[in-house]
Amino acid sequence: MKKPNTFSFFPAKKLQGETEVPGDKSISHRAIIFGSIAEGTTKIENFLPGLDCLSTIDCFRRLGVNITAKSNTSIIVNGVGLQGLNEPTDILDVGNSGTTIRLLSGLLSGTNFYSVMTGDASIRKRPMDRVKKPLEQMGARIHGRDNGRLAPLSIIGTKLTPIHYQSPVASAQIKSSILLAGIWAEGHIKVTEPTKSRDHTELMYKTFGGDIEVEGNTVTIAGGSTRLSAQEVQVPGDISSAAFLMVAASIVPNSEVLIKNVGVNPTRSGIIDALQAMNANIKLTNERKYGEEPVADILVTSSHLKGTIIEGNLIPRLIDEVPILLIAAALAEGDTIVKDAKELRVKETDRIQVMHDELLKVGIISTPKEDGIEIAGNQMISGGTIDSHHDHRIGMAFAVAALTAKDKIEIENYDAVKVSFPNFTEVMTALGAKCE
Ligand SMILES: O=C(O)C1=C[C@@H](OP(=O)(O)O)[C@@H](O)[C@H](O)C1
Ligand SMILES: C=C(OP(=O)(O)O)C(=O)O
Repeated sequence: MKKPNTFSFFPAKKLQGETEVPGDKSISHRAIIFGSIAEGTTKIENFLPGLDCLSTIDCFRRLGVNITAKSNTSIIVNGVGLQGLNEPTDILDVGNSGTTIRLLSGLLSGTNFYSVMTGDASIRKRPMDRVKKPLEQMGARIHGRDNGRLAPLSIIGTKLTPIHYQSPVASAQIKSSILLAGIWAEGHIKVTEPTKSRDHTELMYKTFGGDIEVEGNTVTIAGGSTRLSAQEVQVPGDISSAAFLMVAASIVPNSEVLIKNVGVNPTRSGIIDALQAMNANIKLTNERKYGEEPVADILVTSSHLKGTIIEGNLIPRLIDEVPILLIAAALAEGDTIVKDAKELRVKETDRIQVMHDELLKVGIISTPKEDGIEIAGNQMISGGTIDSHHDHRIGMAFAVAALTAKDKIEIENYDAVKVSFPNFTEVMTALGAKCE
């Protein structure tokens, strides 16, 4: 009998066809946030109906914003303006979404009301001091468990002052949290990062009429009297979701897959660079822009992959794609080394340890390091049973691994895929994958 919330993927002969992936998760969150604090009616098309983005919608509804859905991907946000947010009558539940809790921490710090945020078991283990610390330098009043390090977080809104924050990590969540707090503060707010993280907040702030300057790794906004105006946002396909299909089409022989309308913002497209360095056949066509965001169609055909080193500035450009890259690496010729990626330890799971443990269950040997992982190539993936540990990217990585395995791979806690790629099963099946 099939165990509940368990799903199996089988070895595949080829993957073929044209497909699309759901809207970008980072951009969908930001469209709800900026739509809510702008004045007027924002229309969002190709919104990601993943659980994380639905949590962001739920939080803003509780803050008094009227958000309606024409369909699950077409959303109308009736913006209330920055001053129009209301004190929520209950706790805001961010579910599994680190982006929601960290970005909202910044925004809620500058209000004139009290709010409390919490989330699932994974969220309540992830570090929140990385945003609490800079926000407190701006005057924010934030409390949480373990001396403020862990959610639930309670925030007493207050008047904020500008800072120039030198972030110790390249994190778009830290940067965006400070910038969203900065909108309230009178003066210039600056964030400098060691290397540039994804810049969707900066691009969307500009689109909504915000005053922003970017010079190298430093972003400056002028806060205080900012008024943002409603926009029509077309969300590009999520490159982090497309990554599973890119690796799948690369490793399954005789495959040819065209993924249409994918966001290829250079701060996110490290997966393409890494796979190309591994000898993948990837071509970008039909390059254009949705607003400020670059978009392209991505054609992937099977190839003989080789190992590579993934490090330095490349890491923030593909941080969420490391689990799926490890599947490609296990099958490639030669060793692959991932380093400078300590951030992987504080995602939905410790993605270094969990990948190491789960890879072993399907016969793949890897060596976890404090800041990365090493994996020898030319390994055979056996069948087996793995646990996603409720981490969407782990679950999908092993679904792709099964396509070239000796036998089926059973994935426990498969439901996690709904966090970022709710129709993953349907998209894979349409390309020729078999699952049950
Ligand atoms: O800002 C965002 O939308 C995100 C930033 C990244 O996290 P960090 O800021 O913690 O690197 C990424 O891992 C996450 O999936 C989404
Ligand atoms: C790390 C992720 O998201 P978040 O931090 O928003 O939970 C992710 O989607 O891989």
